[in-house]
Amino acid sequence: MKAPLKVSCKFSFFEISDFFNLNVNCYLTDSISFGESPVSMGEAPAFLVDDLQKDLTNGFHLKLKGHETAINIGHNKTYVIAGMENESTSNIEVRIYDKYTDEWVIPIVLGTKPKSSKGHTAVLLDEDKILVIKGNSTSDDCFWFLEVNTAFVREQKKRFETDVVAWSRGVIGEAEIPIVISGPSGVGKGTLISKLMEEFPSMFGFSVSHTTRAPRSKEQNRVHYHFTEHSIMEKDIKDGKFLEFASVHGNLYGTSIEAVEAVTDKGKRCILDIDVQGARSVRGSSLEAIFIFISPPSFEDLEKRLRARGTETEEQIQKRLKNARAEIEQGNSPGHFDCILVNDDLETCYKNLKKLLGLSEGAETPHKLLPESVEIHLEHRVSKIDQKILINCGNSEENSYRNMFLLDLSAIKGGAPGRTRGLNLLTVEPSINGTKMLS
Ligand SMILES: Nc1ncnc2c1ncn2[C@@H]1O[C@H](COP(=O)(O)OP(=O)(O)OP(=O)(O)O)[C@@H](O)[C@H]1O
Ligand SMILES: Nc1nc2c(ncn2[C@@H]2O[C@H](COP(=O)(O)O)[C@@H](O)[C@H]2O)c(=O)[nH]1
Repeated sequence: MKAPLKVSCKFSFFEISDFFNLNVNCYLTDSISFGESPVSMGEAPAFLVDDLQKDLTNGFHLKLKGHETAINIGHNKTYVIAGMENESTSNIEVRIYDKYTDEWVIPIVLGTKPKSSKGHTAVLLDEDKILVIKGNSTSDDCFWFLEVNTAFVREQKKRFETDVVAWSRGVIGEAEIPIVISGPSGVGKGTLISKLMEEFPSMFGFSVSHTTRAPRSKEQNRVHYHFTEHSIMEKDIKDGKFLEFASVHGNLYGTSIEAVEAVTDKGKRCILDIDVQGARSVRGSSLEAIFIFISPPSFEDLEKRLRARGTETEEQIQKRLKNARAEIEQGNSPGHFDCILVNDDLETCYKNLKKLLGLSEGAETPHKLLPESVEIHLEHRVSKIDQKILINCGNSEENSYRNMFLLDLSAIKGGAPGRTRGLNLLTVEPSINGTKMLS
């Protein structure tokens, strides 16, 4: 039996053709709003539902003190997105109502959940993700994507054999693709990366890996590595927090999704120093990157460097040298790396690395400024045309062109388990002759 939803339909069309010179009407997509004290978040949602939970026959009760939106996907599923009143401590929660089975499902939620705000709007995109716009928030925290049927989520549904959704934070602007630097232990990867970061401090950021190996005398936790325990790292891997991981020279090493995203969030290009197995995993992942293999001039030179560094015991050196043979073979075989650099003379190799990355001698190009933050009001209306979302934060008495933004999603990239990047937010402004401009 279906849940007795009390539904009153109320469609509203919002004329925006004069803003874009487009002869179309635009309306809020399949959005339902209900809850104890529904927050008016839009001019008019497509459906208004009177207290869905009150009439449920299956005993499902969610003590909600806040607001909800709901999105219908396909014929039978309604995704209910609930924000709680206590925004500082609670997260936005998700549950799914299946009309065929008349059951509520609490899905496995992957990714970092957004913190609750006092209200939000929700818009379905491409039938596989929901854009959630948090009210009372700034542009670094207001756009979230709830992925419900993307390739990543489909894969996770198979893995968990149940309903899965995944959150991905939307980030305005593009980031340059990360650089993966790989090569045998002792070849000079760390030395080259340090030189690059020293010369171009505002352009590059280092992805701080996790490892179960013990710190060396000068290594600092969270700077060189996140030093951790085997059991903790295994759990984090199971929870999907890692982009890649590998057992290297008898210890576990891995790149967390957060390590890469944290660098990119600062507007910097991320550099990963990982072994060949890790590089191959990243190549097979959704992360677009450039892959560089650093090769030693000879095996003898590699051994000399490893011994001269003096950080490993003889047993560890033997293990690393043994692994180096296989890594050099794989690194030099086609298909794994975009470029191979031989680190014979350090300065020559560094010069070649800079050339490869399009960096001119000594000239640090100022890194891209992060976009200015804009504020999305609690009361806002959203309208959708294709991949563009018009967000109107002004009230009807105000000059309606003020506080109006156009969110362009046509170039978005990435997504769960990482951030969704490439959002473009434009301010809609009136011009002198009355036509509207975007900036
Ligand atoms: N071109 C070079 N010629 C001679 N010595 C070098 C050269 N490049 C690096 N070295 C030295 O080799 C040693 C190993 O370098 P480094 O620690 O950067 O290697 P690595 O590839 O990062 O190793 P690991 O993978 O174990 O972290 C260091 O003592 C470094 O100073
Ligand atoms: N697959 C990964 N390999 C990693 C990662 N971080 C470092 N490494 C590689 O491990 C070896 C040994 O490093 P060391 O610091 O103990 O000398 C070296 O080849 C690194 O490139 C990682 O996150 N994933």
